[in-house]
This record gives sequence, structure tokens and C-alpha cells, in this order.
Amino acid sequence: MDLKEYIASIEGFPKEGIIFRDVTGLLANADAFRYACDQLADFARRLQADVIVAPESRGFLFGAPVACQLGIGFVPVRKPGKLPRKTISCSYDLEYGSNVLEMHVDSILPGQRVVIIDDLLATGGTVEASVKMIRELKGEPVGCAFIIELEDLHGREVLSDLEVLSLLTYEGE
Ligand SMILES: O=P(O)(O)OC[C@H]1O[C@H](OP(=O)(O)OP(=O)(O)O)[C@H](O)[C@@H]1O
Ligand SMILES: Nc1ncnc2[nH]cnc12
Repeated sequence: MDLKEYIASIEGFPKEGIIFRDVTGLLANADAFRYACDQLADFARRLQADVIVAPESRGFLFGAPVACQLGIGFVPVRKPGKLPRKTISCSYDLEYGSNVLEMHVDSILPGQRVVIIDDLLATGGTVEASVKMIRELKGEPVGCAFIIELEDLHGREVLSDLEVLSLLTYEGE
């Protein structure tokens, strides 16, 4: 299946110079969504993931169904002030801004094998921040999987010690 057919590219969103790669068309097509989740789940299964971690908000759209399909837990990485219990946090830069992410301190058990899932890899800042927090909680990040990788932003380079899967790649911003 050619998943690229379901990705719209919007020039100048959310600001000048950015081409936004939009996964909502993929989500809206049952066959494409199922196919994408199956690929991500196969990867996490092969890496013997104990838990799936995904960043707010688009990561949730893929991470949660994959965890459910594999019969393992799902842990959200959230933007500040959203998680009600004790958290750890990490700040990071985005292609179009900067942000802080948080996780509950008890969300990962020591030694758990973690696969991180998100819709898109750009600079890698989001996943790098997630990896730092997972390691701080004594989990073992083993891989990360994306629907889309923006190759020109070299996010893969900051994830050099993890297995990385992307279902689609784009050149150019
Ligand atoms: O590799 P990076 O440079 O870190 O960029 C990738 C991240 O940027 C987007 O999320 P965004 O922060 O825009 O939030 P959203 O999912 O709530 O739209 C995307 O969903 C990834 O999580
Ligand atoms: N170009 C882009 N399209 C969609 N989401 C993004 N997150 C960071 N860069 C992005």
C-alpha cells in the first residue's frame, strides 16, 4: 500500500517556510490506518517491547492503537501541566518552536523495554526528550517508529543508538 497517497502537504503551515505533512487523511482511511498500525506493531513486537511510549498529541493517534494491538501498556508523554501526579520533565526544540514534555515518574518500571511511536520525525527533539526521560526512569528505550521522516532535518542522527523505523520519507522541509 502506498501510504504517501494519504498524506497532504501544506505549504506555509504553521508558518512561512514549513511544509506541513498532514496525517489526518491516513487516519480517515480505515485500510491505510490499519496498515500503518500493523507495520508499527510488527516493529515493536520484533523489538520485544514491554511498553509503548508516545508524545502528545499526534503520537497518541498511533501509539495507543499499537499498544492495544500488542496487548501491552501505553504511556503518554505530555505537554506541561497536563499530568496530574508527580512528573519529570525535559525541554526540547522543534522545527517551528520549542517546548517542554513531561512523564509521570512511575510510568515506566526499571528495565522495561520501551518503543516510542510518533507520527513524524523532524529534528528528533521530541523523541530525544522522551528517550532522556525514559532513561531517567531506568527504562530501556530500544527503538522508535514513525509514519513520516523528514530526512533533511537529520533527526535520525540524534537517535543513533536506537533502532529507527519510518514508513515514509520526505526530502525538503
Ligand atoms: O522531531 P521533532 O523536531 O521533535 O518534531 C516532531 C514532532 O513535532 C510534531 O508535534 P508537535 O509538537 O507539533 O505537537 P502536536 O502533535 O500536538 O501537533 C510531531 O507530531 C512530532 O511529535
Ligand atoms: N513539517 C512538519 N509537518 C508536520 N508535523 C511536523 N512536526 C515538525 N515538523 C513538521
